[in-house]
Amino acid sequence: MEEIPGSLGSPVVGESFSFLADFSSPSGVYSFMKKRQQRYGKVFKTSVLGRFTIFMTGREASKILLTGKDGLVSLNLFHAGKQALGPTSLLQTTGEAHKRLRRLIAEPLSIDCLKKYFQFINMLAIQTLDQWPGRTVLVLKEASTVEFWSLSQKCTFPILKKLQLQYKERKVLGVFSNSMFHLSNKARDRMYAMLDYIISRRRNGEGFQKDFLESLLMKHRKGADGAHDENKLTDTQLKDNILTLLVAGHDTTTAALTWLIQFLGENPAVLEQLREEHVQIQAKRKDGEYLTWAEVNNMPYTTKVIHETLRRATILPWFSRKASQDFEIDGYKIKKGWSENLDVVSIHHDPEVFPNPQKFDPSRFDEPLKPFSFLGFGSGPRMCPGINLAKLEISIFIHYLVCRYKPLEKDDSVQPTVVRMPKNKYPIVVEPL
Ligand code: HEM
Repeated sequence: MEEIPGSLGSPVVGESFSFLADFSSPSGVYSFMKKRQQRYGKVFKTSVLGRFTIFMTGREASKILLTGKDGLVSLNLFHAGKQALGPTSLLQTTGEAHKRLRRLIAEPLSIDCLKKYFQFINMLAIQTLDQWPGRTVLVLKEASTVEFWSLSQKCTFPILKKLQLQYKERKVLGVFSNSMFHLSNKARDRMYAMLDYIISRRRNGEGFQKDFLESLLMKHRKGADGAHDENKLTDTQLKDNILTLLVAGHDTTTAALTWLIQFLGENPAVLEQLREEHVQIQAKRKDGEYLTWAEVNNMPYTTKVIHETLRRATILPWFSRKASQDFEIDGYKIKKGWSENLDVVSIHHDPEVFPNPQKFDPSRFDEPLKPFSFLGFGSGPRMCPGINLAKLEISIFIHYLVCRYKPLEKDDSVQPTVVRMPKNKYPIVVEPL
């Protein structure tokens, strides 16, 4: 069997410098991948950020890595990520334990439950936009706040402001260095103490709200005898996974909303078509009425714009896995324990599937695509469980925004973080209707 092609770069740093330089460029890791794919093919080895790793791309590799059939691979978190997220986080479990956890936390994210929170998110979008007219707002900053409130309100934190400040310290996500790792642990301890307080208040009947936390607590309420029940989460599992949902859902939705607004600014024809869809919805409403659940579920062009945003921005540029056993891919042998990354940017920019891939064109999603060619929310057993919530939040927000905003400036610089974000936070002006 052939040896995997590629270069491990210089000792210690490997190819980290070129990787990081490309990562923070407007085209992101695409140029790093493209150069190597041209030289070595779809599977190549490298050493970045202190790790020997195999990068692979294409629909075949996606299928193998994302379906992870017969326990072939597991999720590959950075060491600090593992410590910060807690041992029973969905992101730390594999196989049957992972399946069980997903089943137990799926309900509050299901369509039926989202229907109950819908009005809350609706009001949040209206209130936020009402404060914007006439002033320049930084989309990334505002989207982050909206997303945080909307996610965390579902957990109903009475001391939200404080929690938001802590979250904003970004210590929970400290994934790159050891010093960050210690901060992450501290931030996690503080958040857990707060969660303990909130959960115990709720169980004592204080601060009741019909929300995400309530659904979770009701579902996982202990029986009168307090005996262990296989179908219920323990308190530790509950806390680990509330934190996991906050971490996994916050920056991703914020980034998606910000990129979407930036792409609209750069593509006036798309903005016009999108406006048309929303103006028509708005025109059917009487004064004082708000967006309805039926309307938000019938926005076909908006859905295509969201998908095209996730394709073009590919905010999670690669998905990381670890081989749980030896296996073969494209004629190369992958050994147990190796880290392998699926290069999603190249999949999303494959000119055979997406002609003129740099163009922002929502009509690409007019027809269904072949499996594994669009991975905005992933695929397989680890596909994003927050997909419906994320789409709902973005669609509601876009509905109120799209009729009254004006793009300000074009700037394609990016912030080199795990989740790709526009660096200048994308300033816009919102005009009164
Ligand atoms: C536009 C916003 C979002 C995008 C683009 C996104 C994207 C993704 C992707 C691509 C994955 C799969 C990663 C992989 O296979 O390695 C994923 C997993 C995940 N997402 Fe999302 N996500 C978004 C919003 C959310 C929200 C709102 C939540 C929670 C409320 C959430 C919770 C999670 C969790 C917990 C996982 C891990 C699932 C598992 O390992 O079983 N995401 N997301």
